[in-house]
Amino acid sequence: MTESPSQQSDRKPAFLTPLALVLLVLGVGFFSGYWGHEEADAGGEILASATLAILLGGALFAIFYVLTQRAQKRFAHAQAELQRSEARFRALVESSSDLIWEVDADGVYTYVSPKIRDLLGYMPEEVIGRTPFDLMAPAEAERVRMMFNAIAASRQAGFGIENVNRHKDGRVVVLETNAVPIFGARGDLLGYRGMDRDITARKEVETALRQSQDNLAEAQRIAALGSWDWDIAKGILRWSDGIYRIFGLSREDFGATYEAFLEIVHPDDRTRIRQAVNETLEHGRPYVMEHRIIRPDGSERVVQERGEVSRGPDGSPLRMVGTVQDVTEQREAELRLHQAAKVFENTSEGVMITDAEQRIIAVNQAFTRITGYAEDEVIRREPKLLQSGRHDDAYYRQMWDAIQSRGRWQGEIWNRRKDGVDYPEWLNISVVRDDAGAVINYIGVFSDISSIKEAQGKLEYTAHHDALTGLPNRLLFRDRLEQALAMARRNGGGVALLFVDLDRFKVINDTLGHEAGDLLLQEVARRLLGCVREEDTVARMGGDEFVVIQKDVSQPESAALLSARMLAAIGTPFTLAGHEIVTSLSIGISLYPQDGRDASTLLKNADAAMYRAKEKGRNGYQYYSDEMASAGIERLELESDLRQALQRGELRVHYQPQVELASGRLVGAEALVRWQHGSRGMIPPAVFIPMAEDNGMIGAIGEWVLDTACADAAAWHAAGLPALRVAVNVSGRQIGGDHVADRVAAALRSSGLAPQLLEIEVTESVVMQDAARAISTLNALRDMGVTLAIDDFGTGYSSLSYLKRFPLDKLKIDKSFVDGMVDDPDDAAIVMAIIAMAQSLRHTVIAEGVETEAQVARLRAYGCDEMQGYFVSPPLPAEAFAEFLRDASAARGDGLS
Ligand SMILES: Nc1nc2c(ncn2[C@@H]2O[C@@H]3COP(=O)(O)O[C@H]4[C@@H](O)[C@H](n5cnc6c(=O)[nH]c(N)nc65)O[C@@H]4COP(=O)(O)O[C@H]3[C@H]2O)c(=O)[nH]1
Repeated sequence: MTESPSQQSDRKPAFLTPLALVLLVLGVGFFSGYWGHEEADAGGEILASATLAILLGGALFAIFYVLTQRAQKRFAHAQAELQRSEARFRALVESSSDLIWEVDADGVYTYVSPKIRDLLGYMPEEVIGRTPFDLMAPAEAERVRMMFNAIAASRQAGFGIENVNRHKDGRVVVLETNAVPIFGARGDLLGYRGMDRDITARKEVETALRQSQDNLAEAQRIAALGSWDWDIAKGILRWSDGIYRIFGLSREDFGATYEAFLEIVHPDDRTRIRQAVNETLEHGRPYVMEHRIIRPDGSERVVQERGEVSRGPDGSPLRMVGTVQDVTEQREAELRLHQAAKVFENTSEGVMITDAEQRIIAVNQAFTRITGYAEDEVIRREPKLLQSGRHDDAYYRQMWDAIQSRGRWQGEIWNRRKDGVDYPEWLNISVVRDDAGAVINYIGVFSDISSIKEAQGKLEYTAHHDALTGLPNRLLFRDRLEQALAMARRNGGGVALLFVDLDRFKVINDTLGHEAGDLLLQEVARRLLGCVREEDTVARMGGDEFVVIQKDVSQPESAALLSARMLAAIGTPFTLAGHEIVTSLSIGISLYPQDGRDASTLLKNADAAMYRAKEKGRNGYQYYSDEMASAGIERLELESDLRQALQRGELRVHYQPQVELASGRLVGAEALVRWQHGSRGMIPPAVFIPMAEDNGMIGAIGEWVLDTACADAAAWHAAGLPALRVAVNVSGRQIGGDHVADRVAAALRSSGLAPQLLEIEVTESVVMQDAARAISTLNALRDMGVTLAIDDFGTGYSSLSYLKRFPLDKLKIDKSFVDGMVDDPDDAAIVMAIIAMAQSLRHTVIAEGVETEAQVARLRAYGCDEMQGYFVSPPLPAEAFAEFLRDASAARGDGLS
């Protein structure tokens, strides 16, 4: 226990009081002794004086003592009072929740209350001698020190200085400091006194509040949300930053009022809003509505608005609060989603969506339509259930490789429907990944391509087959030939290529019509197919041309045998639309490897051989030989030249006199066309007429000959020469056409030639091809007054009964019989029979190709009417013939008509 200051002061009189009493007794003693011995001697006087002095001294001492005692008591009291006061203040300071401190001018703590322990974790003695700045981060210390300097400079107290300190345990402690500068008597700064208050918790709350406000604002911004508060009584409308942002307005330029707000609302939506707000004000029900706004920049947005009202005690509305949220993107996304959903449901393509584990999570109606599986039958299952088994593992591996590496795959795939039927589909698989690149979904979009495939198949077939006969066409033939050659090259075998042309097809086609022509080609195709082995190919190259690829030909004779089979098959008459048709083939054969090692050469050579077969009289086959190659080329050139011959004026008409056998009179002339080729000289009609029949030029050539002959005959007559009948050949193709009678009429008209002076010659076979049509054409000509002759008589298959039906005037005995009739009894018999038949039908009969006197004699003997041939004259150019006519007329001295 320590003593209090008052206790210490009370102890002093303990030794002073007895001393004062001793002095007092001594003083009284001396004084009384003096006074009892007045006449004492000097010594007594001295003693008296001494006693007095002692008494006085004692009195003084007593007085002093008393005074001292009093002063001491007062001091002790004051001291005790001071000590009590100090203790009180100390207790106050030390019990204060604030930290009280004192620092010198350099900021060094001279005093610090124990509160520092609570605030900063230090004991006062730990910081005495240090500065408060030592407990701060350097920058903070610098800042706070400057504030203290400012306080000193202002000589004013500083309040609310916030400073951040570091607690002994490392925590941050924010203090609020009030500080007073202390100055000395001379005004010099002695230090500062002040107090710190811990505001860490407050600051944290403030920071948290600010943070939450910021968060709210941020959340509003992110959510495109704003809030408003309408003080109805005061008419003040407060908008959050979010609303300004949504409305595209700035707080500075826009005073928020309800009316101003309505201005921003789309005009068409204003009434709705007014109604909603009024209803809420009236009935208190919160409202939620969507409306459009038009921002100052003209852009239109969709917002969702909510409002609630609060009322005063009397029930009157005081305040409305609400939110505005920009839902434009949301609505657009919803619209897009809606559209996507519509597309998803209504697209004709099947759609299948799986999760990352390839389990189906959604399919559309088209999926069900195509696969036959309902949605609930496939959900959570794997697309594998659609596999057809037509593709191997490698196929699916390649598919998944593509999906993983490129994110998509598309291709054709066979899947199986629920009913077990396989179908081809065009499938497009794509991957959907999240932002981190992880697979979320696989989307498969597919369409059933069965019908496309079918059409493709048909197209493929059509592209490779002849529509009429169903035989492989040129394209497929080419392919097959290449294959056959490749195999022959490998195996060392041979291949025969047979180029087959149907003789006189064009004539048949023109005379019987295209339908009959088509039937004929179909039947020919069927018969040709019947002649070959399975592994051989019969193809149609177009028109009446066929080719046969005969494989594994070890002997060239195999091709001849096949040709013979085909000739026999086609040689059997065809019955088409009630007509019996006889036709034949011309076959050209080329052999691999001897006649060519590639497809083109073999084909070209077979074609050349076929032409040779035709030249040799048709109905036969011909192997290729080297000479044919040049002939083939020549033929092609000639054909091309023929197309220009008419325009170039290279055609001529020569006339061959026809003489009455009995009288030797010149009765007519046959017009025979000639082609005076620019470089090749005279080309015989036997060469170019079949060519013209093939390429369709015969019509134009025939017309030209007809016109020229009529014109020449008319000109001779006009020139004063005797009138003379001119015979013009008309090709089968012309007769087949509809316009022969018209053409003849036109030629007569333009030349002015009398119809009786024109004779039309048609060959027997042509007439026989389509008798009905020939009859009607011939009748028409006959009606015009034109004479009709049948050429090459005896070479066809005419029967007398047939012949009777034709309106003919003349039969022309073919040169081949005339040639042989002198030596060959058969020919002579035929000539006689023809003459007899003509006479019985009352037709004139003329023999052609008469060269010798013996023939003339025979013909005259048999009763033949007329003749023509080198014996009389070869065909002559027009001028020469006119001369011949003039001479003949002069010799006879009479007319010939
Ligand atoms: N060896 C020999 N031959 C004789 C004799 N007398 C006449 N010839 C030839 O015999 C052919 C008779 O004509 P075709 O039988 O109507 O046979 C004609 C005819 O079918 C056809 N032709 C000629 N000109 C025309 C024409 O303008 N139009 C049509 N469609 N065919 C024509 O060409 C065929 C051949 O005509 P060409 O070469 O002019 O040959 C002519 C003629 O020059 C003879 O005594 N001995």
